[in-house]
This record gives sequence, structure tokens and C-alpha cells, in this order.
Amino acid sequence: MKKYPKIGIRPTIDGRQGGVRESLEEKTMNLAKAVAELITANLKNGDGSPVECVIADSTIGRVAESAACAEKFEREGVGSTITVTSCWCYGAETMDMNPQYPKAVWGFNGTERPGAVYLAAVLAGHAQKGLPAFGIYGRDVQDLDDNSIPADVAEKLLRFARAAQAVATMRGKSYLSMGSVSMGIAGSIVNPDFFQEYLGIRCESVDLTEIIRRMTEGIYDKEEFAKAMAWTEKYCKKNEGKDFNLPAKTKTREQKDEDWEFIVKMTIIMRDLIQGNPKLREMGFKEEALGHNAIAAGFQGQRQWTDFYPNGDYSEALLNTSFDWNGIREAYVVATENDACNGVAMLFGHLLTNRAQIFSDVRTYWSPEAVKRVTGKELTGMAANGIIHLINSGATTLDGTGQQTNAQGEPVMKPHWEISEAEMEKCLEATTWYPANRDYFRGGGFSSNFLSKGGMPVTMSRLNLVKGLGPVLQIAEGWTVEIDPEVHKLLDERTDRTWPTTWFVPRLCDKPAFEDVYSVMNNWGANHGAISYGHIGQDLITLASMLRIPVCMHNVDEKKIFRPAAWNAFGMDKEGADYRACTTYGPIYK
Ligand SMILES: C[C@H](O)[C@@H](O)[C@@H](O)C(=O)CO
Ligand SMILES: [Mn+2]
Repeated sequence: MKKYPKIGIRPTIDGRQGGVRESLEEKTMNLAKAVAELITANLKNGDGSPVECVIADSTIGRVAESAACAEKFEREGVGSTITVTSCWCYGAETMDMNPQYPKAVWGFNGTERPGAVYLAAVLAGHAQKGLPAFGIYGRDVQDLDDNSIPADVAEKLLRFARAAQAVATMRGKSYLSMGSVSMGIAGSIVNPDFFQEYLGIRCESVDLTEIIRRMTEGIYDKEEFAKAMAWTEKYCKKNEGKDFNLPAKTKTREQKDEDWEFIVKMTIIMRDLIQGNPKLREMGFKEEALGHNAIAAGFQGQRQWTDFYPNGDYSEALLNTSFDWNGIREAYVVATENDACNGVAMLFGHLLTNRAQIFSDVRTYWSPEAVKRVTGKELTGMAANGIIHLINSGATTLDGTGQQTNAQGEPVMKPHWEISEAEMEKCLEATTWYPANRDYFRGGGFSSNFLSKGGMPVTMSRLNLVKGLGPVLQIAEGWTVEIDPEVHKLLDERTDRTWPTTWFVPRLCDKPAFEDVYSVMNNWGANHGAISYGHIGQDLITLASMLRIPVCMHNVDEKKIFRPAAWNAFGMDKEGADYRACTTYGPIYK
């Protein structure tokens, strides 16, 4: 069982004894309990455990009680706070002053006592003290004896809590580079200051010879390797695809079998590097057993490794998938080509949804005209305005096949605890493992190939670093789409047919970058995108504001944007205010 941060609930109250405070004690504590129950019942951590809440030992009326609450939260491993009240309280005495906690305040909308007045007053305090907080105020007045949480309040509480838990979960973890810069891809020139100051994440790095050392010296669990090989024989090797290499570059059966053993071993070793493995301690490898405490990782692969050894596509794909030979489990976050910026976008999506992530090249925009010219056929349905070809060798999760289904039989990508064995097998069955293209991957290996089912709501995002500005986040909500199989075949065979394809259509709107499908691609800030199941743009925008990362492109309705209340002080134009606020506050761990 992993250890996760908790969310601290702070019931604040009017400190006046002799009548006022006593009359509110039960109500205030009941609100706190209701919020804790809402969060624990609705939100889970990546391992499927409920997000835990810690409530202050008493209501908080004066500063001594604020301090006692802060001490308890420190002891209990709290990573963010929600203050709740139904009455007037003394803002600066009762507010959460911890500079690292994401914080929200719910001011109960009841007029018998001025809960909303406190909300406004304490948010002013948060703004004045440079500790921005999210304000939650229900639209409709509630009766004083009504301890229920209205739907609009619940939505904001959960949106805040999901993002706050993501921020707190990242704090103190590592990003592990396995290898270094891949083919000059800027995202793989890892910026440790960004990770440290914005995410509270430490950058770790291992040279790829470490994988060879562990293979050569047997520093991996041999029993697990045997189990993994048997599973791979059963579910992957049997779906080995046609070898499209020239005869001179085609490996023999024996060489291919060696490659399969190599990439399975490599996968186990990469996982051990990421999270450690107590079995290695039993084997006497105490240091290797520790791992790198990584919450996300990247594998350089190209080119030096793949010019000589089998590629990392099998490893990256399976580590990003919600299952392997040990069964159904939380997906890891592993960026192909060590594109750490895309790895961060994958990590955001994973922490907000608890689902596996797709890593793709944003490869080609196909206009309806170009498709007609090349195939003689029309793009139809949701694809009619053009499509974007998402494809990359390697780290596309097999969950991205769309072989998992919801109660309506629609394709989805589920949190791992909802995936069935049968769905796991369907994802594997839908995946072909082609011998790697040896023009690209001289060392050989295998690449996963599948075509994502259409009809899945997805959100593509990427974290970009801009010198002089810092990090920015791009977001495009849309859908996976299916196209005429003949059209897909012609378009796919023009590019890398041994790699996994997801056809993507962004939701268009009146924002410049979303006026047509072409503009989305034309405005995308890098070669990669992280694709998460669901329309999670709102959650990404809330998370980005907590991290002081401005959002430079998104197709979310501005009325749905939820950021700290202080952002309002930076102007009425949401995007400009976001930039000004992020610049003013700066990264939370600086
Ligand atoms: C063709 C290159 O080898 C691929 O790695 C390329 O398509 C990329 O993925 C670049 O991001
Ligand atoms: Mn790529």
C-alpha cells in the first residue's frame, strides 16, 4: 500500500463564547464531516485507495486553534486544506497560512449567520498575504439546519480536491531519466529547476549502461522474469506481426526470440529503477532495491541505445499500461524519447484521472481535401472537418486500444481497479507486435501497433517550456474517431504502419487556435501530446493555477474555469489574468 497525502479540513467559527460560538459548534463540525465524507466517497488515489481527510480536533475560532490545527496536519501528512464555515470568523486569525498547501474555503450560503461574509473577508486576506485560495460559495441560500452539500458546491470541492491531491502527491517525488537527450528533442533536455520549483519533484538520472549491468550480473528477479516471459509468449509473441524489414535487415527467428527475452528483462529492470524492488534486497542487492522514488520517468531509447540494442517500445508501452504479467495494476508514467515535458503532461492526466496515458507524436493533420486526393474518399461524421494522426513508436498505453467498455458498451479507458481480466485480454488481442523498423531501430526489438477505437472523449495536453516566460500548458479536448478502414490503411501505410494510431478530432470553438482542426495542430507547441481519457480540461486548468503554470491554449468554456479567487484581481480577461497571476506568484516551491 503506497503512502499518499491527506486533505485537511478546517472548520472555522466565530470565537465569541457565551452564546454565539456554542450555537455553531455542531453545525460547523457537521459541515466539515460532510466535506470529508464527500471527498473520501468520490476520490481515489492511484492505487485505488480512497483519498483520506483529516479534520481539525476542534473548530477554529482564534489563532491558537489555527496553530494547533496546523501542527496536527503536519503530523498527519496533510498536503492541502479546505476551510469550511457557516458563520463569521476572524479571517487573518483562522486562515491556513501554510505557503505550500493548495487551499480552498467554502463559505456556507446561509443568511442566519454570515458565512459568505467570512468567505469574502478571508479570501481578501489570502490575496493580501500572497497565499491565493479557491473560493466556494453555493448559488442558492441554504437553511441553517441544512448540512447537505449542494451540487454546485460539491463539484467545486471535488475539482479542487482532485487537483490539490495531484499537487501534494507529486511533492517530494522524482522524475527519472533513463538515458538523456533523444535526437535533440528539446523536451528531453530535462530542466531540473522547473521540476524542483514548480512541481516539488527531484530530477534523477541513470546511464543506460545500468540496464546492461543488471542484465549481465543478473540483478533482476529471475522468477518474475520466467513468469513475464510465459505471459509474453501467451499474450504478445503470439501476436507478432509481419516483418516489413528488407531481407538484409530481417533478424532470424532465434535473434527475434533473443530480442523478446531482452525486452522483457529490460522492462523489469526499468520498473525496478523507477520504484525499487524488495526482492532485490533479498538477493543481496540493497542499493538497487531502493529504486529512484520516481512518479514519472523517461527512456531516451533513440538513438544510441536503439542503434545497438532492441528498442524500448515494448517496455514503454507495457509500463504505461494498466496491466502486465503481475495482473491489473496502476499504470506507470513513462515518456518515450525521454520527453520529460510530455511526461509531465502525462503525469497530470494520470493523477487527475487515475487512468493510463497515451503518449503520441502529433504527427499529421489530414484535411478533408488531402484525404480525398490521396484516397478518393470523403472524411465523414466527426472526422469530416479533418483529423490529426497521433502516432509514436513506444509509449502508447494498450488501454488506448479502446477495448475496455462502459455499461453502455462504449469504448473507454478505465481506472485500473475497474478493468476486468477479459478487457485486459481484449487490449492485448487488439495489439500486434511488429518487428521494429530497423531503418530507425538498428538494434531491432518490437513495436506495439493498434488502432484506437473511435468515440472516446479525450483531452490532449502538453507542458511547454518557454525561455523568459517559463512553463505553459496547452489543452485540447476532443474525441478519438474511427475512419473508413480503407482510408486508414492508405494513410497509415504512408507513415509508420508498425506503430499505434489514434485518430483525433479536437472540439472546435471560437477561440483562434480552435477555429479549425488545422489550427490546433498548427498551434501545438511541440512534437508530442499526452492524451488522457475524458474531457479533463477544467481539472487541468485548476491544477495549472495551483502550480502557477499559465494555460496558453485551451477549448474549455470560460464559465467553467475554476482558479484561485485572487486571479480575479488580475483583470477580467481570464487568459491575461492567468498569466499575470502566475507571474506575480511564481512557482510554489521557489
Ligand atoms: C522517426 C523517429 O525515429 C521517431 O522517433 C519520430 O517519429 C519521433 O517520435 C520524434 O518525436
Ligand atoms: Mn516522438
